[in-house]
Amino acid sequence: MEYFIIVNKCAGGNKARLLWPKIETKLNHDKVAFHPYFTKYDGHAVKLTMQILHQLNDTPHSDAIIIAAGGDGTLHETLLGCKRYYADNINQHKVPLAFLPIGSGNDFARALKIPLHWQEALKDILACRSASILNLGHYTNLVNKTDGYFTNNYGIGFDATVVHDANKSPLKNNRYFGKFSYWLAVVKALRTFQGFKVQIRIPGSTEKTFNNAFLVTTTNLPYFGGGIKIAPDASAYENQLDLIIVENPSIIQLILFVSMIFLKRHLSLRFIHHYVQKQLFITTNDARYGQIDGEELGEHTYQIKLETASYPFWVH
Ligand SMILES: Nc1ncnc2c1ncn2[C@@H]1O[C@H](COP(=O)(O)OP(=O)(O)OP(=O)(O)O)[C@@H](O)[C@H]1O
Repeated sequence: MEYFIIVNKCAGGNKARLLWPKIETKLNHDKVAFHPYFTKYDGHAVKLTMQILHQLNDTPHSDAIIIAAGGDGTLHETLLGCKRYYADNINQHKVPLAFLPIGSGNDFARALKIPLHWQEALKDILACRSASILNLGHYTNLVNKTDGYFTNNYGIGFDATVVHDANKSPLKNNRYFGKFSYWLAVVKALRTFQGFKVQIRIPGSTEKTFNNAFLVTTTNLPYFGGGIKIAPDASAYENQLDLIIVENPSIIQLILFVSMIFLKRHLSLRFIHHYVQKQLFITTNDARYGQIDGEELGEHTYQIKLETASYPFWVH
């Protein structure tokens, strides 16, 4: 096999910068054919992936694998590069995508049972012999007609506000205190976040309105927010997406919600709504932050269509 590795050295609060030389040494030691490409800015992995796929088209390699080495954001961008390239090259063989988790949250790795230690994860990639088609999420902005994909989740509300506030924190890229920025953002959002109105439309059923939503997360995986099992039965092997809506909880309900998450019983709570669908539509009237795979989308209203998609992944 020949591995084309997209490396985000900033992932994991710059932890990846220290890990990459070890990964490179191991690959050289094992005489693995590999080509590293380093991301230089936010969004660069999309471009690098498209460049790699163009190169592979000029000189076909039937045994090529693209590895995203970083966090969920790097995987997200690498997938986007693949999807954009194949949108213009529909009939070409799709190069499978592998993930080496060296970021912070690594919800994708957790869900797919990819080891969180790089040595074990690399061993699994090198031992893998066939691709598996995984389910993904596809979103369309119905206002400006732009679209994209998510491997993990698309969240509007509380989770996205936390991502936004944590990203602004000066501690964010600190290897030791990075997690602090996240928890500080959680505390701030708990104190200040205001519920919002959301309409959900599922083909074949009547539209539902929630006047005081707190969290509206559509997920392809059980986990979000770095290991929180929000949708315990969600699976990237099933052609469906889980939508979880949490109505603005009181302090007691919040404590109940958090405790029930640990017991995996939170979906039975009265103020939590759960849908499992192939396609759904979400409209919001109030501007709120959004996040896709942990990357922030800014603060605005939403009119989106979410549906399933797929891509070959180099995983067991
Ligand atoms: N050279 C770079 N300089 C600055 N930012 C970069 C660079 N390369 C990539 N990025 C950005 O780094 C961000 C974080 O990457 P990523 O999500 O992979 O790691 P993480 O946040 O540590 O992990 P996770 O998402 O799993 O918590 C992404 O938004 C990506 O676009």
